[in-house]
Amino acid sequence: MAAPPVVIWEDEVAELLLYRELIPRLEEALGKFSRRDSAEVIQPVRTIIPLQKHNGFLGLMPTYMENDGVLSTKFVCFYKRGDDSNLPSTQATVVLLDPEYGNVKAVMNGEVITRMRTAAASAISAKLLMRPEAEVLAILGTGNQALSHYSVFTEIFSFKEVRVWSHTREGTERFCKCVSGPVRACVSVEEAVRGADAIVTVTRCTEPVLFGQWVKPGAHVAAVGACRPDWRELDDVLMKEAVVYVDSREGAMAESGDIILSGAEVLAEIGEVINGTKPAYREKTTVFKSLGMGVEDAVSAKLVFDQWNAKASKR
Ligand SMILES: NC(=O)c1ccc[n+]([C@@H]2O[C@H](COP(=O)([O-])OP(=O)(O)OC[C@H]3O[C@@H](n4cnc5c(N)ncnc54)[C@H](O)[C@@H]3O)[C@@H](O)[C@H]2O)c1
Ligand SMILES: O=C(O)[C@@H]1CCCCN1
Repeated sequence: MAAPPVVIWEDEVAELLLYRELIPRLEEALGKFSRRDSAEVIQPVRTIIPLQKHNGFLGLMPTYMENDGVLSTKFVCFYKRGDDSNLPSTQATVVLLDPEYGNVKAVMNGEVITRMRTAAASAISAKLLMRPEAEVLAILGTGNQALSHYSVFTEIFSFKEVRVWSHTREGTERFCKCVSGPVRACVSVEEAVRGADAIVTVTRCTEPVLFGQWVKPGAHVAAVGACRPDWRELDDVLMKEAVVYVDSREGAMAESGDIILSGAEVLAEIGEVINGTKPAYREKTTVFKSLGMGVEDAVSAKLVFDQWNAKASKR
């Protein structure tokens, strides 16, 4: 009989998951996803169930990576919160299964995984698409994703200046107190993004907050919020002027308001750039529209589980 599942909760996931191990595994997984070889990855566009009464959605994100022996699904609830709500925008759990027997091997907190794998995917897009001489990073939004993006972007790049903006002054002040490195609080989006080489949008906005007229030509934008077909973070000018990259074409055409409503053309998946089958236009203005993929959660959960087992065998 199979052993009962292990439960790995927030603090332990945070201790076991490190960007330096996660990033190369994510790069490999994004490349495999974009090859569309079902022996490597089966990952349908997530199923979404509206939670109308609570102004939210449940996303089911199953993934099977046959050659890696990874079978998982993430359950993620996300909400359209009011501007002043302190409730979290997302809550997630990842279940890891044994693909041969079908039993559950582990149930994990999915919050840390979601924060870290999303920030790591944005960092991978910046590694590929941002100009190497980039000096200024701007972060729009000051929530959980803003913090994880600050951590990984300052860990792997050497920005001379990091700017942050939130729609409330309290949010910006809280963020500035939370981070351990340099950061400049900005009072407007324009002040934060003018002249920035890299811009991360991690807001709960459902209307455009970043306008193309403020974006420096050649800048790289990692657009992470606005994950419904009628939600926006970026305006039409930026979407049409930029070269647009996505994590999944199918996901983007089903879920991204910025792409669907602007009519912008998608040049490539980030995995295609990793595979060398599509170009990286570093010198042009680029947008990486991230929606989040089950394959990112699957490799993260495998990494956490392997580390958990290695630690358990030493006890
Ligand atoms: N692409 C992905 O893979 C992925 C993964 C997780 C979360 N997300 C999305 O990223 C966004 C941020 O997630 P989070 O977990 O950091 O949320 P959060 O609730 O922790 O933070 C959201 C932030 O948005 C900002 N904000 C809220 N209302 C705003 C408004 N009206 N105008 C401007 N800014 C506003 C605030 O700074 C707030 O701190 C959400 O939209 C979430 O759905 C995307
Ligand atoms: O891939 C994810 O985990 C997120 C959750 C919130 C909405 C968008 N996608």
